Amino acid sequence: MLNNRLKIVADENIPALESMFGHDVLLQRVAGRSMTAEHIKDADVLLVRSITQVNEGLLEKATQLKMVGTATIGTDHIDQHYLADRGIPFFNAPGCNADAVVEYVLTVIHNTLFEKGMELAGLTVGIVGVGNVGGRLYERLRKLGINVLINDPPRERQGDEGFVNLETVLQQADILCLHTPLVKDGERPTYHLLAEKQLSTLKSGVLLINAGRGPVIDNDALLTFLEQRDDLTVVLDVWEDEPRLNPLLVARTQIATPHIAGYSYDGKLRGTHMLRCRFSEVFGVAQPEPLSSYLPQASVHQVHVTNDVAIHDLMNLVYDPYRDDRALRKTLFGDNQPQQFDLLRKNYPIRREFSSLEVLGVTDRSLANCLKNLGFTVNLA
Ligand SMILES: NC(=O)C1=CN([C@@H]2O[C@H](COP(=O)(O)OP(=O)(O)OC[C@H]3O[C@@H](n4cnc5c(N)ncnc54)[C@H](O)[C@@H]3O)[C@@H](O)[C@H]2O)C=CC1
Ligand SMILES: O=C(O)C(=O)[C@H](O)COP(=O)(O)O
Repeated sequence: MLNNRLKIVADENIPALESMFGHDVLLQRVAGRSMTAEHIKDADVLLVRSITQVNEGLLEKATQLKMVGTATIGTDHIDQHYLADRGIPFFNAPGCNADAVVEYVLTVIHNTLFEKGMELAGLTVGIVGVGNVGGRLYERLRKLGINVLINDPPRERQGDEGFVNLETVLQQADILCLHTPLVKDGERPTYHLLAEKQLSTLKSGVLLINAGRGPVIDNDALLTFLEQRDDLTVVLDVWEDEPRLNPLLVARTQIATPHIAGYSYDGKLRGTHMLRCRFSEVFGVAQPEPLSSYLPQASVHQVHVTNDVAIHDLMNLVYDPYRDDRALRKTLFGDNQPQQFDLLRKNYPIRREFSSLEVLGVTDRSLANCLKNLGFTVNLA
């Protein structure tokens, strides 16, 4: 129980704050893109998502701020130096939605290959950025016996092994997945990591997936490249200049989604829960109930299949990327395209992770193992 009610100013799209923080705090919800210094001026805690730039301009009036949290993995919207200078503890939610992103990537890979009449076995997947997301993608693919090339210079410099250079990944990958943070300066910037020169070295027929941050690919260079080469298949969840999209680039993609790769309900609640745990540490109050007590059962939580089930069908039962793709394409040509982009994200339907689906009826052990390795809950018949 807190003696004085702490004031939390929070993005309107962070779910479950009411149930996880209870009535002992005063909660003010604000639209993330419209947050101003005036909103924050008497806040004790600020909780944001990726669309709020947290910097001196936003925080200059917030003299009693004691904690800043972002319910996201990415931190490129936060001026961490400024927070450190002011001694304000800052937390993100590392790994909160990593499984959601991995499952987005696996689902778009399986759907895309199915449409081309191809199989994943025998192809080489390249992963650039092997942290929470890239690392988990690597593990799931390795368990499936897929050849994976990984590139992560910061980890390599720390002494981790098994990495190759970026050039090798670009030249050899049949499927290329980008999972670096957006870093604009320093020794290893990722801004425009894939520009004209790098794109020109990609293998013919490659499937390129960006579910990291838009500016990691030079979007103008990508569009020019796609206008010249039609053998490339591109899946983009993130865009330069979000929420404003270039319809010409969208038109050249196989699957286009509005920065929702990480938007599983599980991942979003995990993000809130992580911040709630940090809040307990900062303010010395009791920890919350475990995450499982806030997560409802999935609306489709069991499915009976036979051994000839198509894996992409099972994936689509949990998450259908073409639903998001269709919704995004409908918004492209209105004056209010950026607002529509934000609305798709704000009103995103509840989507669960593979583990929420129990697959019954499989008798083939290798299929059962494959489904388990992909992340499904499997009960062998
Ligand atoms: N589309 C979406 O909905 C989501 C996007 N993201 C984005 O994905 C990024 C990655 O997420 P996590 O894996 O959780 O982050 P992480 O911080 O765990 O891992 C990032 C990895 O990238 C590596 N890296 C940094 N610079 C690099 C470079 N120049 N070349 C190659 N690797 C480099 C780091 O060493 C680290 O291992 C986030 O920073 C965020 O921007 C994250 C979640 C959801
Ligand atoms: O966690 C991250 O990093 C992400 O990219 C989030 O999924 C983005 O979601 P919003 O914070 O923009 O709602």
